[in-house]
Amino acid sequence: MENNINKISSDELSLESVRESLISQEDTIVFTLIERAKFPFNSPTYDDDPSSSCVLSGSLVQFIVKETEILHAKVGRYTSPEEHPFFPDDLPPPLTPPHNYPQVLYPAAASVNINDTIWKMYFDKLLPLFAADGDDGNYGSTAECDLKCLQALSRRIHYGKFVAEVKFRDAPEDYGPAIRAQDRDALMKLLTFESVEEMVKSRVEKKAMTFGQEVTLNDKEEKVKYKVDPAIVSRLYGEWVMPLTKFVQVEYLLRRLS
Ligand SMILES: C=C(O[C@@H]1C=C(C(=O)O)C=C[C@H]1O)C(=O)O
Repeated sequence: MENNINKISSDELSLESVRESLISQEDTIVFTLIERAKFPFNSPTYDDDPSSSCVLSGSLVQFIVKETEILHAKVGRYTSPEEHPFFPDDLPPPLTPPHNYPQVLYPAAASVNINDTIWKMYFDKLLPLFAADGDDGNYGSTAECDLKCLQALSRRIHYGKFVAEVKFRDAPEDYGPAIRAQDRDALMKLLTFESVEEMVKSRVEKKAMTFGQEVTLNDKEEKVKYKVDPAIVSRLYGEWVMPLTKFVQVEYLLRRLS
């Protein structure tokens, strides 16, 4: 993957390189939302109590995510510091040879996984905002699209660990006292850049307009239509993606000196 942090050794880590990766991940998030929006809401995908004729113990989407994670664990996906499973319990060990990822993050980073929060945000808040009402029966494909959205959001939000590491290395004299005092508010203040956040919101809105524009050959078409409402993508970032990324940054920093 382009801009993959694993190409960057610990010494080359910079706020610029990490922000570049976040920008590239915006494309993935916008594309995965566009793919999910091709299906209506399809509520049976999320039914926790499927009919007795169904042998699944949870919803179809839980089943798809869990089983995919089992497969991906076997090929070592979760040994990467960028990847976090939604169902971490009882995952099998990798069958593939270990990959030597550069040790960029402080080891305590491994304990930060907020996928439960991301799961709830996606299904309770985001999905109802952009999936059209209706049921076309394509539940498996719908769940597959949800999986892709969840993975892209999780990767982006947990990238906060790399952002936090860079910010700490750039100014240990500022972060150190706040970490030692375990002062969340001070850390949040230090790591927040409101002007960057405004730029991110505008850029993702523009990406949703550019990538999700309905293309027609009719030049007289007056109103351009979008596959996912660009304002919803901007809201997704403003209300959830960036606050959760900052939450990950704070959680990481609180453990940075322990
Ligand atoms: C990620 C960063 O930290 C914070 C979070 C941001 C985000 O999630 O996009 C943007 C600006 C900062 O307030 C950053 O500084 O780039």
